[in-house]
Amino acid sequence: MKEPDADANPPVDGGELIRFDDVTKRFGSNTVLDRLNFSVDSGKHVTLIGPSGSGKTTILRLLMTLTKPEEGTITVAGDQLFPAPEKQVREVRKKIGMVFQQFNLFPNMSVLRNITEAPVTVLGMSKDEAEARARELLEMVGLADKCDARPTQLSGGQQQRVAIARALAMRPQVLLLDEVTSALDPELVAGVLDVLRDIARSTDITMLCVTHEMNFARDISDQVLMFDSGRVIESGSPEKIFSEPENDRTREFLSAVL
Ligand SMILES: Nc1ncnc2c1ncn2[C@@H]1O[C@H](COP(=O)(O)OP(=O)(O)OP(=O)(O)O)[C@@H](O)[C@H]1O
Repeated sequence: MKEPDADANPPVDGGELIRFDDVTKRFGSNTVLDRLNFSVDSGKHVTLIGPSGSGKTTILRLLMTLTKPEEGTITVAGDQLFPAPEKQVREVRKKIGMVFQQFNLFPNMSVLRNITEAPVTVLGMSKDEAEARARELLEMVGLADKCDARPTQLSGGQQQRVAIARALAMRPQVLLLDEVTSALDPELVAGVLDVLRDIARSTDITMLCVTHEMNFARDISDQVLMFDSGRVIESGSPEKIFSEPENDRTREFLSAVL
């Protein structure tokens, strides 16, 4: 697999990239995040684990501004994402890319166009530059020969690899991964996880990952955050969380999933 373009992630200073301060998110009477505090440093790979419904996906959706918190502040690279004026939100959002469980590719566009569309229309990149970059990214995800294919001609695993390339084409500082292999047939999971392992190893991009693939989490994570009832109840290195968890609920959760 080709070394990814170093520009996929702008230079980072190693400081704090994402910060949640006392963030509360409710859906009706359901308090999903309860004065949540956590931060992620630039270049780190952080995995969120915890029981179903503990609010992991909601955290990623808040960062994508797909939903808003009721209280608290969210900061990305020193700029507030919430609360913030609309223009600032648009600028901060450009620093963040996300890959979803469903691939969400445009079915009527070629693979290449799926990847070039947003860099051209949102970032104002020239078509030539966007295409050159898309070809590099397709090579990185092992799909250099699929530029002209339609998404429907690809397997689910290949479609998800296109979705990863599409997210990276926007040159985000942080890549959010929300259970990206959950919708795949089991035999296609390893190929997608290998691509992500490669990106984690060979770039400086910050990753915030929700996954049920615990071996993958152990491999790529610098830090694991265990969520329960809308709060981080334990955090630490994967070695600590997976081998010597201190919290009873972490132990119960891991014994159920490992
Ligand atoms: N749009 C919504 N409207 C109402 N409730 C929602 C909405 N989105 C999420 N919720 C609720 O918020 C809670 C947290 O959901 P979330 O998807 O963040 O959890 P999760 O930890 O990612 O769970 P899973 O591991 O099952 O994906 C759940 O109780 C869910 O039902």
